[in-house]
Formats: sequence, C-alpha cells, structure tokens
Amino acid sequence: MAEMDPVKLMKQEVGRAAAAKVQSDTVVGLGTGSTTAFAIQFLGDRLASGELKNIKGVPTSFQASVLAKKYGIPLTTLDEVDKIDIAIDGADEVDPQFNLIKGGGAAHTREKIVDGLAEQFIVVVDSSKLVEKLGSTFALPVEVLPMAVAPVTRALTALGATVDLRMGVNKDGPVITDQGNMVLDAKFEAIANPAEMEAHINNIPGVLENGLFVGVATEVLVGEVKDGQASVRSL
Ligand SMILES: O=C[C@H](O)[C@H](O)[C@H](O)COP(=O)(O)O
Repeated sequence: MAEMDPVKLMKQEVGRAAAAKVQSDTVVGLGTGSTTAFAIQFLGDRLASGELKNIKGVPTSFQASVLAKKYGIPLTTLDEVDKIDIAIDGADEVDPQFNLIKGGGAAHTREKIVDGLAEQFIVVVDSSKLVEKLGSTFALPVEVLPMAVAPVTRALTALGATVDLRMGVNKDGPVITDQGNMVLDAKFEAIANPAEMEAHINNIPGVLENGLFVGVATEVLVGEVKDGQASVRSL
C-alpha cells in the first residue's frame, strides 16, 4: 500500500486527537480547512459507533456544514444555543502565546465568531504552522466589502503590507467568501503586536474581519511525523 503523505498523516492524527476530546451532550464548533475536516470525520465515526452521543455542531463555513452532513453530525445555529462547549479549528500560523493567523480558506470571519464563543477552543495544526512571530510566513487574510477593496488595499499598504486580492482557483476572478465579500492577503514582515494590529485593521472602514486570533485559543494540538510515524503533542 502507498505511504500516506506526511503532512496529511499529521493532519489526520491531530484531527483524531481533537475529536477524541469531545464529550457527549455538548455543542461543538466545527472549524474549516483540511485539518479540521479529519476531526469532523472522526466525530462522525464516534457518533456512528455509539461511543459519542447527542452532540450538535455549529459550522464555521459552508464547507464545515457540508462535511457535518456527510458524516452525520446534527447541526444547530447560534440562535438556538446559548453556549458552545468546545470548538475545533485549524490555523495557518501559531505563535508561542497561542495567537493565530487564520483564514487561508477565507472562513476566518465566521470562525472568529464561533471559536471565540467556545469555552474550550482546540487548535489543530501540523508542525509546519508553528512560528515565533505571526506574519513571518503567511499573509494576513482580511475580509473586505467589495466596494471598499481599493481604499482598504491603500490603508493596508500604508501599514507596511504587500497586498494581494485573493483570486479563485478553477474560477476566474476573486475569491468570494461565504458572506459575499472579498479577501485581501496582507503580507507583513512580522507582526510585532498582534492585538494592536487586529484592532487597528478591523477599524478600517470596509473591513469585516481579519485573520488575527489573539487570546482565543485554549489549547494547541500539534501533529508531527518522524520516520513515517505520526504523533501529537500539546504546545
Ligand atoms: O479559512 C480557513 C481556516 O482558517 C483554516 O482553519 C486554516 O486556513 C487552516 O487550514 P488547513 O487546516 O487546511 O491548513
């Protein structure tokens, strides 16, 4: 049998470890992305086997709701529940203080709402996502109303970023978010003060939300692989 790609293996194992932490009779925030997709799949497996009972998922994106339906996880909305017990979500960068950059899949706006409401927010990443300073490898995603793309681009450039309008893959033109907006990817050298930058960018007229998650994560699980063997550790 062909060996699994090591990055996929790390994502699978960290997704499994996070899904194992979910308990029966809870409301679960369902994140977006390729790592969380494994967690959603394993949650479905646990429900199907009867090991886990009576959970409800709050999806952070169209992708998450499609996967939840595929794997038999009942869904609910923030109108119907007054708390989220646990959320599982991926990240594009994680710093030693558990601050994150998210939004590689353009889902950070809903993710910030759901993950931020969760009593326990478990981040699932492979080891390539760990950085000393946020912004050092990944451009910061900023969701913008379409009519404000030009002024927000200028404002982010004035803050020192190199800015690109995110373009679709297998679709001509820009990426359109689940909310009908566009995404600017703002590449900074490194972000010295993530909390200040998060607030500052969200204050630019036309910005809906940026991908800095400061002080939101309660636990970070990291998937690693050595000699084809995957393992998971807490940061
Ligand atoms: O918008 C997407 C999300 O923030 C994802 O959780 C993030 O991009 C990580 O995705 P992946 O697990 O596919 O690397």
